Amino acid sequence: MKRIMILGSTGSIGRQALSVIAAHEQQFSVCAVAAHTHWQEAAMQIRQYHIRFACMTNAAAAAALQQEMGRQCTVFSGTAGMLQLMDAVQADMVLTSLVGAAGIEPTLYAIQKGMDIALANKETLVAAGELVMQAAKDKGVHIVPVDSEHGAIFQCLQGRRAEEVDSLLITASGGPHFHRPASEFSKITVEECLTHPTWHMGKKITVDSATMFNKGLEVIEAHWLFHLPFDRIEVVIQPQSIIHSMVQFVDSSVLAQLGMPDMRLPIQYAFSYPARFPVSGAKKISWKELRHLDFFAPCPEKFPSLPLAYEAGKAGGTLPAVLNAANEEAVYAFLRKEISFTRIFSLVAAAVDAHHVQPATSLAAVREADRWARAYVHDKL
Ligand SMILES: NC(=O)C1=CN([C@@H]2O[C@H](COP(=O)(O)OP(=O)(O)OC[C@H]3O[C@@H](n4cnc5c(N)ncnc54)[C@H](OP(=O)(O)O)[C@@H]3O)[C@@H](O)[C@H]2O)C=CC1
Ligand SMILES: CC(=O)[C@@H](O)[C@H](O)COP(=O)(O)O
Ligand SMILES: [Mn+2]
Repeated sequence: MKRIMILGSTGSIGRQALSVIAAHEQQFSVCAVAAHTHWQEAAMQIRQYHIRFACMTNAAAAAALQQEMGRQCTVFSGTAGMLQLMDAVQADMVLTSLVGAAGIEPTLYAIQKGMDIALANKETLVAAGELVMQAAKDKGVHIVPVDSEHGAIFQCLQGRRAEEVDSLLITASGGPHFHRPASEFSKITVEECLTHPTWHMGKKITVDSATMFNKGLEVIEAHWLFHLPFDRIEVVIQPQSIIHSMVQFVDSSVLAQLGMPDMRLPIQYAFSYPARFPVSGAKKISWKELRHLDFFAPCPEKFPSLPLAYEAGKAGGTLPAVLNAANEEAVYAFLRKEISFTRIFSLVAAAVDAHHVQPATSLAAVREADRWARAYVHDKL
């Protein structure tokens, strides 16, 4: 029985993870949950899964949840509460499915505690990749990717040696605006961004897909997870989201992982690896209906997010943390309808240009870069 702690249990990934656990109760159990504000949903999860420890990072939500649960469940509060949760409960694996750089400290703490990580929270690896990978190495902790592209690459690499790998081909849907002319980009609305062509996800990542910053973040995530330089990581548009990513080997052959877009597959594989179990109700690819798969090259003029992410990734140090934090702030300003779609690109580019890069070898340096970038973007709003 693998005991799993879920950070971000009330979100898109967190809820799907709970459904995976419920479908395989002989193999998996949930030992603790953490969320931010949605305490009523957390209360339902606690009752359904008989959970005895939880955390709400919003203090009012934590107080409300504790009041609701009484002695049935101990509820920790605040960002520090997530660390207290990990002092109280030793899980076999922690699913990091909270959104944003708020994931950095709990991920590092889980690693310090020797708990394996199922990593959905890509922002943590973008901002603090060097720290996280070094800590995991020092502690002998496994980081198993949940992000669909990285889960695909992880599967393609099974049994292969590093020297056999030529490059990684990360697929992208292209998002909802892939076919739209650049001249219309400044008019793109929030509502038009929140309808993703192939996936149902939380709001922040859905906007990231629309700007293609998601793919930029994923390139940096892949660099850290698979130890490859940026000139050996390529992005390929695959609009059907059937090919989840590919690996090209030194003999020029390519392995790909395919499946219908359903996040329960990579979530479950991260839990069950190296075993595979059925995913209940998962749709198989219908080859008769599918008939063809399309591929396109990304357009850096329309989506400057990609060259910006490569620039930040190659420069390294604190620049990826700045790219990530500036993007988070710009996305939430766009969602509040305070800025236009194209301002997301220009705000992130300005922050990346203005930042004086420092080594990202301490948590304090990463947090300072994150703080600086958020303040920089706020000043420009
Ligand atoms: N959704 C998807 O299919 C995919 C998501 N990912 C990545 O997984 C992560 C989660 O995405 P997704 O599930 O879509 O996001 P959601 O917005 O659906 O869920 C976010 C979760 O994080 C919690 N949360 C929000 N802010 C904080 C905070 N400051 N501290 C602690 N917890 C917080 C939320 O709590 P509450 O709701 O209670 O406020 C919620 O449980 C992201 O990093 C995303 O990039 C990667 C691949 C695919
Ligand atoms: C499901 C998943 O892993 C997302 O990161 C997805 O890839 C987003 O779609 P885009 O390819 O449009 O960014
Ligand atoms: Mn992805």
